[in-house]
Order: sequence, then structure tokens, then C-alpha cells
Amino acid sequence: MGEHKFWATQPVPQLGDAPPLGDGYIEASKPREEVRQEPYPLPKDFQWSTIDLNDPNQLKEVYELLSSNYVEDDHASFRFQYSAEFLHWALMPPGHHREWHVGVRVASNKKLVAFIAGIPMTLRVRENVFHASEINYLCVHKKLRSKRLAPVLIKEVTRQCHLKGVFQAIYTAGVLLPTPVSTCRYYHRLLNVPKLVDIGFTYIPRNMTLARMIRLNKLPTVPDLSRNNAGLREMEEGDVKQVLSLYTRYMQRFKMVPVMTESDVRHQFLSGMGKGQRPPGVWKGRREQQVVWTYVVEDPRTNRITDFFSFYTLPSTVIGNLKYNTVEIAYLYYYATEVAFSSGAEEDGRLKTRLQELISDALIIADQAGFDVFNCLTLMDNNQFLEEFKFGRGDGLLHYYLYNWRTAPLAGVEAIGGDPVGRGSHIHALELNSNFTICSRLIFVYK
Ligand SMILES: CCCCCCCCCCCCCC(=O)SCCNC(=O)CCNC(=O)[C@H](O)C(C)(C)COP(=O)(O)OP(=O)(O)OC[C@H]1O[C@@H](n2cnc3c(N)ncnc32)[C@H](O)[C@@H]1OP(=O)(O)O
Repeated sequence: MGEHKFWATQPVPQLGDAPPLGDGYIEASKPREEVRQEPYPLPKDFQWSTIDLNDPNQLKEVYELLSSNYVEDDHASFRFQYSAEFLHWALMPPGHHREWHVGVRVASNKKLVAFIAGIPMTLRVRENVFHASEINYLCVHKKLRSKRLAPVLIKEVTRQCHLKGVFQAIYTAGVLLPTPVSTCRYYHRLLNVPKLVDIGFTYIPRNMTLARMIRLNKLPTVPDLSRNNAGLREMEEGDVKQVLSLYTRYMQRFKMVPVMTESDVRHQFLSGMGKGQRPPGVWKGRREQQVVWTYVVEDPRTNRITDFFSFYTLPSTVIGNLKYNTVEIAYLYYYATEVAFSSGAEEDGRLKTRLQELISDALIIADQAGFDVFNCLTLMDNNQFLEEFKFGRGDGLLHYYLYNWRTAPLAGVEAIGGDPVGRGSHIHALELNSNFTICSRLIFVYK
């Protein structure tokens, strides 16, 4: 991994450190008066700028910076294309701080050339629950790379977190830094096969034809749990309490999870639902400006919410393709089911069956809404459906990091049946070209 001049100075586990014996902070928290009061110096010609994402012009500036300069795959074929609605949703959860949306501008013309953002959260790592910030969207304009601006941005957002009394953080990156707490792999379920072949996201293997590939990936048009009064419908405001309860209980299965409140659930699962109403029972098409898609299953006899699942939209720009500008990608978000709490359900396969019913419907909904591909990571209970649903192993890894918190490594990729390579190639018998290296919202839950 070479030398890390910056990371060697930070309170993170260093390479080669022995796994910690117990969990805890690396550096003690400081009282506010001991936190550095003035911003870190920037190179001459640049200035700090707190970004007000409620101002549509500033939101657009961030959107434009990221659209042209954010994460690309290794072959420079795809680049994340966050929409303004997405950024508004992802960066303004309940309790967010304007000061944690840190920008750098050129002093002379005020052009936004770098950005980093934090949002507050409550995190549970094993049995410890603490306030943390989730850091994301670190971006330096392509023309200003390799000038050590990134460490200054990181130090400044850290200072801003310290000023609010937050001394721990979580973040993900495609690059390997000191030192991941876990690593996950992306998996992809092809939906619009001809387009994905056209743009080079995937290809037709030698012993396969396009027609056969389309047939193999074809999905039904109506979600199964919407038939026979089985209770599938979009989540609504009135479901918040029950979804929170289901989420909280289900997440007990995992070792690293965001702890949510009612307002978090409302924000994460409803506020990005977009404009307008889709009539009940209509599965085709999408709402204007919709970022997150959340569905619940309501037991028609008891009116209890027994399950939920969600996914969000994050298109990627297709770089240099004449036919297509973007690839529409759905990312699996959170899900939970009551079945997990009925005794013996895991052992006798009922949990697996139920998860498959839910995710199968998520795929159908995404397909009907015109998504090209459905992504997920090797975390939560995703190993229960990757193979059956023809998810293909991607070539992108996502490393998870904790700042100023020590804990033994958590299972990530290994959670998938021990041999992701074999299983992955078995699933699809084809290689997927998709090194999407960072998740827009973090989903960090491991067994
Ligand atoms: C208590 C609260 C704490 C809050 C803070 C918690 C920590 C948060 C940490 C941030 C979490 C971010 C989560 C995300 O958003 S991950 C997404 C990152 N963004 C992109 O990949 C977009 C495209 N790339 C760029 O914009 C630039 O290449 C970036 C900005 C990434 C680096 O710019 P540049 O290429 O011009 O480099 P430099 O000369 O300025 O600086 C070089 C130094 O920077 C270290 N580096 C490079 N990439 C990353 C990276 N992704 N995370 C952490 N460190 C990174 C690198 O190892 C080296 O340090 P060292 O190896 O010498 O030591």
C-alpha cells in the first residue's frame, strides 16, 4: 500500500497494527474550547465556502462539480451522476449541519472546485452506540488533483465535526486506505440487457446469444406480493412507526448499523419519494424527481406491516457513448421482515424464502420503472438471494472505514458463502464491467 503521509497522522488503525483486543476510541474527545477555532489554511488563490444546499444555485454548483469530477470506474466508462434531488435528500437528513457541507472556491471567480460533506448519525458498532458523522462526496476538480487538497478538506470537515462535539466518523471508498473495518463487493442484476451490452456494462459471452441473455434475465411484470390481496403497497406516512420498529429489530442481526429514529425513517424512506401519486396497483413508470422507493407489506387481516424493502436511484453517466448518456441504476437499500423473528425461520429456510419474495418484487418494480440494472453489495442478508436471482459479481469493491474507533474487522465479502469468485462466475458465467466504487448512501450492516 506504500506510505500514507496524511493517513499516518490520523486516529485510524495503521497498517500492520494488531487487531484490537477491545472496542473504543483512539483519541479522546476534546471540550469545544480546545478544538482549533480557525479554519485550516488553503493554498493561495482558494477560499473556504460553506455550502447552503437549500439555495438551488449552490445545490446546482455541487451537482455540477460532482457530475464532471466524481467517482469513475477503472476504465473511465461510467461516472456517478447524482441528481440535485438526490443530493438534497442524502445531505439534509434530520439534524444536519450546514457547516458540514464544506466547499472550496477559487478566490478570484468563486468557482466551486472542491467539496466534502458530513451528515450526523447514530451508529452502533457491535454493542457500542455513539454519535458519528458519515463522510461522503469528497471531490477535487480534475485540474487540481495530486496537490494535497484532499487532506486539507478532510481536516477541515473533521474540525467542523469536533466543533459540534462529534469525534467519530464512518466513510467508504473504492481505494484502499489505512485500514478498512470491512470490505464488500458489488453485485449487479441486469434488467435492460441490450442497453447494458451496448454501453459495455456487460458483454455477451462466447457460448451465449443476446436473445438468450434477454430471455434468461426476463422478469414478470406484476409483483407477486401484490396479487391475491397479499398486501404489497408503497410506504406512507402512517407506516413510519411500524417500519421503524421492524427496522430496529431486524438490524439486531448485524454488527454495524445506523440507529434510526422516527424522523430518520421518515426522511430516509419517504422524503425522497418524489412528486405526484402513482395509483395503487400501477407498477409501471416513476414519479417525477423520485430518489427513494419504499414498499411495505401490510397483512390484510391484521393491518400490521410485516415487511418492507427499499431502493434508491443513482444514474451513472455513460462516458463517450453516442447512443446513451446515462445508465439508470437502482441500488438496494434497507429491508426487513417479521419472518426473521419467528422461531426456527432461519434454520428451516422460511427467512430465505421470504427475502426472496421481497427482493424478487423489488426487481420487478425496478424493471417496470425503467431501470437498466439493480445493484447491491455483499452485506445484510443479501447472500440469501444473489445466486437465485442471477446477480452477477461486479469488479468493484467498497471498503468501509471508521475514524477514531477501534473494533475487530467485520465480515463483508466473506459473508457470501465463502467463495464469491466461484459463486459469482457461476451466477452469470460472464464478467461484468462495472467498477462502481462507492455507494452514495452508506449501507453498513454486517453479520
Ligand atoms: C470526527 C469526524 C471525522 C471526519 C473525517 C473522517 C475521514 C473522512 C475521509 C474521507 C472520506 C471520503 C469518502 C469519499 O467521498 S470516497 C469518494 C472519493 N472521491 C472520488 O473518488 C472522486 C474523484 N476523485 C477525487 O476527487 C480526488 O482524487 C480525491 C478528492 C479523492 C483525492 O484527491 P487527490 O487525488 O487530488 O489527492 P490529494 O493529493 O489531494 O491527497 C492525497 C491524499 O488523499 C488520500 N485520499 C485519496 N483518496 C481518498 C479517499 N477517497 N478518501 C480518503 N483519503 C483519500 C490519499 O490516500 C493521500 O493521502 P496519503 O495516502 O498520502 O496519506
